[in-house]
Amino acid sequence: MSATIIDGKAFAAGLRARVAEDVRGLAERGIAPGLAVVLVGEDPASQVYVRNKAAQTVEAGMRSFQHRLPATTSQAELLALVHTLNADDAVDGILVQLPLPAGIDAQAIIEAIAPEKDVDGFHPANVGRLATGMPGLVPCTPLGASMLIDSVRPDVAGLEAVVIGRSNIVGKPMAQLLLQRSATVTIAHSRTRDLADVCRRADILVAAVGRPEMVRGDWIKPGAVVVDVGINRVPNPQAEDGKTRLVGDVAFDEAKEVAGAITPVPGGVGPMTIACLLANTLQAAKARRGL
Ligand SMILES: Nc1nc2c(c(=O)[nH]1)N[C@@H](CN(C=O)c1ccc(C(=O)N[C@@H](CCC(=O)O)C(=O)O)cc1)CN2
Ligand SMILES: [Mg+2]
Repeated sequence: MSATIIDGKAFAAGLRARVAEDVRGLAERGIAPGLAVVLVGEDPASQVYVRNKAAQTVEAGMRSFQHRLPATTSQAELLALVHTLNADDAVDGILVQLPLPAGIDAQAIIEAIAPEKDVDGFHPANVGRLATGMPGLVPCTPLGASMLIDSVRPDVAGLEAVVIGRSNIVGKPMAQLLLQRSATVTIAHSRTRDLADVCRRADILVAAVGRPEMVRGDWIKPGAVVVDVGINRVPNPQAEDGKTRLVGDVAFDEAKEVAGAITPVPGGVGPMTIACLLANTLQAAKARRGL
């Protein structure tokens, strides 16, 4: 039987609408949440993401502040901008688009962002809050992925969850979110032995490795929920103009024949990232005002 395809695009649209409704309520009280997005350099994918972030921020009724800096920007200049945004009362959320150009220490930049404005949830204070079960700002991609899991499997207590990938942005926070919901969590990575066997145990399988279609159909337990966080551009032999196509970390056509539910790429977890960014900005705006 073919899996339920989890429509992240539709779920994200619903979440953005709920955020916009809440923002309208704040507007009646004279409050306009503001999100500052900083892009350093000209990475083409990052340019698209930043443009979409700004457009969706405005659509949700919030203020958008964009800062585009040349690739030659020094770490000191970027830190100075972050400090200015930390002190700016109109700014509730600060996001520095990753990856940053070589020569800038991303961790130093993340640590400079005021934790209460860290809508990416990457600051060690927010990482610690998540790890200890305290309220805080949660990284957008795993937060969105967990909402999609909730939509098809609301109770994961006692289930086996395998997260492939141990990045600070996705893998580790994803594992924390699943653990918070009492799943039995394994974090697998490039050094994991017998990865396919480990994956076959998973009732919930999250792939966040950045390797096109690495997870095959026969790695999946029948009926499992499969969440594909990968966004890989690969050559498209069908296109004559040399255009690429987008694939995930999961071989979708094989996996959908085995899984119970699966997120597609595109249109799965990806759209949830920006929707959750808006939700985090709203949360930060309310928290800063004690609401
Ligand atoms: N500071 C941050 N940098 C980066 C993050 C992040 O959360 N914070 N995540 C990614 C990029 N990203 C947002 O920044 C992002 C990735 C993908 C999507 C998305 O909507 N994907 C679509 C396909 C888009 C396409 O065609 O390329 C989908 O999967 O359907 C949105 C945001 C790295 N950097
Ligand atoms: Mg997707």
